[in-house]
Amino acid sequence: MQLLTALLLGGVVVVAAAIHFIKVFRKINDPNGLPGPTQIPYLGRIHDLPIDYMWLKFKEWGDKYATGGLYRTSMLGAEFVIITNERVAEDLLVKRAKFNSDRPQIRSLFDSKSEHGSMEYLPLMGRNQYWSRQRRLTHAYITEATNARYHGVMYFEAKRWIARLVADPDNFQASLEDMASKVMCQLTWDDPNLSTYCTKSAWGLLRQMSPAGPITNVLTPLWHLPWILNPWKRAERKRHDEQQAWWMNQFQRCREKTAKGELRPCWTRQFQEKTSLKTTISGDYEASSVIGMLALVGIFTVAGPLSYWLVSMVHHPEWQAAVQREIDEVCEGRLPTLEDAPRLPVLRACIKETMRWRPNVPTGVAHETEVDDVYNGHFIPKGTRILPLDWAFLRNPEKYPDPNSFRPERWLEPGWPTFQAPLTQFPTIKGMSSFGWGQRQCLGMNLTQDELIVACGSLAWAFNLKHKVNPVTGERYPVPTDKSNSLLIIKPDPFKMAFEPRSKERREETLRVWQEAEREDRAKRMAFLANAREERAKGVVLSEKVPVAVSTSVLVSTEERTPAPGCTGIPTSTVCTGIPVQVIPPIEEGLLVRVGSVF
Ligand code: HEM
Repeated sequence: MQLLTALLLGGVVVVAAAIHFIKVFRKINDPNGLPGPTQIPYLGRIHDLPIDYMWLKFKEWGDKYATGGLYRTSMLGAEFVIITNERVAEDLLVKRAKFNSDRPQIRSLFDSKSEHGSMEYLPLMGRNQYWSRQRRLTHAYITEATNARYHGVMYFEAKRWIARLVADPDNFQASLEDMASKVMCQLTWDDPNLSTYCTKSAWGLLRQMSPAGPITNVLTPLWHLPWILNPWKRAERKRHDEQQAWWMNQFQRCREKTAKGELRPCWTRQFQEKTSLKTTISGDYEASSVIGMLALVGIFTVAGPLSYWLVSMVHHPEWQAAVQREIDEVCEGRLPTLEDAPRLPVLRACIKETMRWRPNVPTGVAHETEVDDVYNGHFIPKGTRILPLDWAFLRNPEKYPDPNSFRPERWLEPGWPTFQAPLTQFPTIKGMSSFGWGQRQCLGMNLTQDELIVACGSLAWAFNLKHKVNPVTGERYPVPTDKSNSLLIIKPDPFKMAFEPRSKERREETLRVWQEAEREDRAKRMAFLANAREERAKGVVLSEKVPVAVSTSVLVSTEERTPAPGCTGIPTSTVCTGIPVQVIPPIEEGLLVRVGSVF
């Protein structure tokens, strides 16, 4: 009898579960809803969405299911709309930007959206007050970075890089990233020597925020395991605290130097001397974060197209020769500068085609919807992640005939759908779909364009980029065109290639221009310091120009109450850099500790 009851009960449970499953299945696969691959209740398509080269699967689904330029899928309850057509991206992310410009939470970062006031990662923030004031500040600073005063930094670092390539060509991947990093470290803190740590820190953050990073970004429930059983949270705690402490440390070092008049123009000095007097930025912690984040974001982004430039030039010697011819004619033997850019359309076309052929943010960056919406008769619920699939946009055969081939002529010759005149202005990478959409569009387009023109132009001036030959077998090492990491922002996997100086004279000239630039830079720095000392000796009180810290806030974990950077204890009686701390009650992922008087 008891067995019969148990069997009956079991049967009822199984039938109820099956009915529920079928109901959910029908609901989420409603034939009147957005098209897309069949969804499994609660799992979505987690089982067959590969972590590696995810954009290829998204494109494959797009080719099969998308109607009207979009389709939907889901993963463990997170709803996605994937856009495969630029017109739809324009409709949803530009015209409806007012409510489609939020960001999804990145599970493996603490408070990535800054909903709890951590104020750390501008590109990942929700559409909130911190984002809007930091975006304003970043926009103003980067615009400044495109002024002539900052171009010198790019020329200087490009000269250093090509000289390093002469001396140590095999280490080109490291020196390439170091070049991009040195540019950002100079613009940010006037200190190229910070580049190694900054690069490491940039990749650490990029990995942490990518689906192909910690498993907790995909199997999100794992993130909520208790602290003691949770290696992912503990590792992130360490990475985060180190990064924040480092940013703050640079910020404070700059304050000391500025006070003595020993810091040359850079973003931190600009903030401390001028912006801090009139800004809504809450204090040192937020300022050090927005400035530090800016330095980081300019490294892995620029490194991608620069690495793919090497790949495209090795595989297309005819275009490499065309770029060299153009530079030789226009620059008459000297290194190209940004003033030459209007007369270097072939260089610009090859840069743009490299970014189209091998986009370095192939999935695009997700926006999140803030309201329920209906688009072309399809319901898109609040909280949906909208992914503008750049890989699909850039492979649209109507706009880009022969989309899988590297064809720079599509930007140079009338008759191609993408041709635009005048060639003194076009092609330009500014406004490319790769830089995103609407209110969240990338702020670094000018800087990227300038840096790529200078760096790629310098490479073409100095070297023939070639396959490297194995000295034993005589065979060429392969330079793969389709092997990369699968982080949110990608770069090619390590490969071997040769940097052959274009002639013996050019090799010597490459070394000479760097030695000269280095000598000049040293002399300028020394003169600047000498002048600062003179000013101080005359009694000019520079430190009055640099306001002291007014407030600082630090996010600390509830699980691991380690002191925040510069603090002597957590939680209540803490003193950070000599200023009393106010501890705000626990929030989802941690405690927000604010220091100082501005609340
Ligand atoms: C090849 C180079 C680059 C590419 C492909 C790129 C791409 C992107 C993309 C796709 C977004 C998100 C757009 C969206 O959500 O719709 C973005 C945002 C952003 N980018 Fe870039 N970027 C590049 C270089 C840079 C550089 C050099 C900087 C600064 C030094 C920069 C600063 C930013 C910032 C601050 C944001 C956040 C904007 C916001 O969320 O409001 N980017 N970028």
